Amino acid sequence: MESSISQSPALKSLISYHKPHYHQIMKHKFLQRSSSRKTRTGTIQCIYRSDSRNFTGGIGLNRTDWQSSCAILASNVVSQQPETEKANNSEIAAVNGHKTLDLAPIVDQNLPKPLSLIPDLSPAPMHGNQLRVAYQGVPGAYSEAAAGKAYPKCEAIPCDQFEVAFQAVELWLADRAVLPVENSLGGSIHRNYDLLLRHRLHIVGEVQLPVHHCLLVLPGVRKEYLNRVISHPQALSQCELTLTKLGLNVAREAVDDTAGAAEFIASNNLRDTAAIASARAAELYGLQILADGIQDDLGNVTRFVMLAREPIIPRTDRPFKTSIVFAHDKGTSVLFKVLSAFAFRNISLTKIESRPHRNCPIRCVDDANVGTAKHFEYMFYIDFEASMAEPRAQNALAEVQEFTSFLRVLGSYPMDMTPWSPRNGDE
Ligand SMILES: O=C(O)C(=O)C[C@]1(C(=O)O)C=C[C@@H](O)C=C1
Repeated sequence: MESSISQSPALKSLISYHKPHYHQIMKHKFLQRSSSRKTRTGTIQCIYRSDSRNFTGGIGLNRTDWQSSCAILASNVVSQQPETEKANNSEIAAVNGHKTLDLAPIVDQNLPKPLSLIPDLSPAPMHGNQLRVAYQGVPGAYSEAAAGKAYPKCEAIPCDQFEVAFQAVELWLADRAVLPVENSLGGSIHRNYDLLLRHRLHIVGEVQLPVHHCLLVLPGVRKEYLNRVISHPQALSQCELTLTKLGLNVAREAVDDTAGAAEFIASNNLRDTAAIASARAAELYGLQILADGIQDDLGNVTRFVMLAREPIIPRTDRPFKTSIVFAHDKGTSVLFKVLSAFAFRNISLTKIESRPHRNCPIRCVDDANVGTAKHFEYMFYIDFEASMAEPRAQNALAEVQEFTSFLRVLGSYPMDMTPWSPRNGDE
């Protein structure tokens, strides 16, 4: 198959993502599973092939491209996504809850298997009207809970990597993807920022999920037996202090997702290993909760974005947020000018993130005194609190466009206004 995925092996990127943080990379067994789902053939897949070629070739969208992306936002978009703030899907929302344990460490063979990199393009089965939502991880992952919060009653489709979730939507295997972008303790999930740029999906919503971690072991296992703790890198970093306080100065190992760590312990009968995962994962994989609420801060919350093939129509009757990404090629004052375009219009920024500019990593600047100076180049991601339907947002972006060499609107979407408290996730 010809796609950006085949050009950048996802396993490689997964390993380089984990490497700096943890002692050892576990090539988790579900990385090797082949997909049980197939993709649909047809025009759409061709469209996305040519898009992905553009994007792997370079992210330098020009002014015309940006104008057309704004035009899309402002006019003839196709779909309106369901509301983000519906009540939680009761079953999935139980991810942070505490249920009676079935202590038999047996992995249910009926749980959906995660999609892997998609091997062929034969037709997908029909799914009726149910929205199919791709997430990274296996059942019991927080991302599955976020999918359920964003789209109650959806069919949640597990994918073994973030990139596969993007691909699932692009290839019409799924209607939406729900992916984490930042956490209040662990910070930004950079991989997804990079993928947003390399794929052509649109942000159509956001959802914030309180994350309540548990330490899970096989039934009967005591703290003294443990010589390693495994989990998603974000979850390990969110619990670092607490693990130390519990006296667990044992090896930490990174795996693809929290629930996958629980499944791994159960299916390999590991009595020396604990997983950091949700209470729902304990229930699904027959593990016991050794310690509860082990995140370093009660207010541990992860923000997820919902992605779709088409943008939604921006509105002004409710609070909207807009996400953009830009690059510039001259002068260090550009960032200042961009920020002032928002400040002068009283538009609040909720997030600013910079990532290395892969296609243009270094800029040389002639300096008569000291020769040629080299600077790293960055892409900047900004979230601001305004809808693209508002003239002040359109004017701000028109001004930003003047200073930048590349600008893309990633999406203009309703803000998650769900009242939040640290205990929300326990209900
Ligand atoms: O591993 C999971 O359960 C996930 O859904 C991933 C993830 C993340 O990427 O941050 C989501 C929420 C938590 O912050 C920990 C892990």
